[in-house]
Amino acid sequence: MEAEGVATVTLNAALDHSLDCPGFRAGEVNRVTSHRVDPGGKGINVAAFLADWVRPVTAAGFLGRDNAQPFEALFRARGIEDRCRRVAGETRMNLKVLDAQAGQVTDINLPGVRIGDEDWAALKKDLEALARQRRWFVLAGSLPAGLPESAYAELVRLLRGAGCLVALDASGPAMRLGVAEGPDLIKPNLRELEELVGRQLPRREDVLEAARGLVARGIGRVVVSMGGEGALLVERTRAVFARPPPTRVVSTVGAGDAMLSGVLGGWIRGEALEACARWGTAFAVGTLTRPGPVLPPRAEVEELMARVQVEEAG
Ligand SMILES: Nc1ncnc2c1ncn2[C@@H]1O[C@H](COP(=O)(O)OP(=O)(O)O)[C@@H](O)[C@H]1O
Ligand SMILES: O=P(O)(O)OC[C@H]1O[C@](O)(COP(=O)(O)O)[C@@H](O)[C@@H]1O
Repeated sequence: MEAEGVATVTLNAALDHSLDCPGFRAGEVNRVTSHRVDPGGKGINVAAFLADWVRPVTAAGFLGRDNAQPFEALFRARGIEDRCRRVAGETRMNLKVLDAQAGQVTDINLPGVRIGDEDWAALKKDLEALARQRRWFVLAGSLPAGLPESAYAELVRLLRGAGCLVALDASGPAMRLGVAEGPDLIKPNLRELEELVGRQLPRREDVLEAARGLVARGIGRVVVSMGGEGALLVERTRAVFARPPPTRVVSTVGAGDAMLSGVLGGWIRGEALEACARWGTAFAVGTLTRPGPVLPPRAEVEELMARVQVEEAG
């Protein structure tokens, strides 16, 4: 059987608690007006975003055995194959403080359960088997305690060695070491790209040059997301900038994951860079208009896609 579809790998899943807190101020008593909980973590979000657009979609990685139910419900509802390894304890919660007045989200992300050597070795075995069934792998999010900084580098090597295509979205040393193994697609935001190349990138030309430098080092496509400004997509022979249409932002949680999902979905369908830029931006903007990491209906995503402005980036 030929490998097909996508598997996402979430090493540090999270239950995202989004707290509506108008006028939020650090160091003060703040009152929450409403609260919702969504199963999340970068790879989990990517699986959920892609589930209506690509088949089959598998979620792999770690989940705490004691509170796996919301993730299991999500997988059932979205037709996502559940290959997540259960580990002792609870998946972490992350707090997202939404201040609609200021149009700001404050993220407070917890470290997560500690992963032991046996679970880490077992996960790598799981992925070796899954690599025979899925064509694309998305490795995304922070590393939980207990895993080495080289965790993503090991997985990129393992999966590319098995003939799979790999997308990576992480930060810090885990991202730097993973990138050195030459993944096919990466999606740093501007801050993460600066961290990756070790210098500030104040102008668009600086961002373009840094992304081109990574492509020259063997990364297939580099997508740099730049918040409300848009995103730069760079491949060997082309670079485009995609500007989002005016948007009423409800929550930015998951916007980066949605960007990655849209670009990857386009790539899987064989679309060119410009179309991938439109899909990524439409997914990102679509989720901004919703309180949780969910996309609007397909017709709305397609309508948003037509309103994305894409220009050559030099
Ligand atoms: N305030 C905003 N207005 C319009 N689009 C936005 C806004 N914030 C994010 N986006 C869209 O979502 C994409 C990803 O957001 P970004 O904040 O860069 O990702 P991350 O969450 O990974 O830091 C952006 O490239 C852009 O298309
Ligand atoms: O693993 P990290 O880096 O702590 O990030 C996890 C958080 O990122 C998210 O996946 C959202 O990411 P984005 O807003 O960057 O798309 C949340 O669901 C989760 O709480």
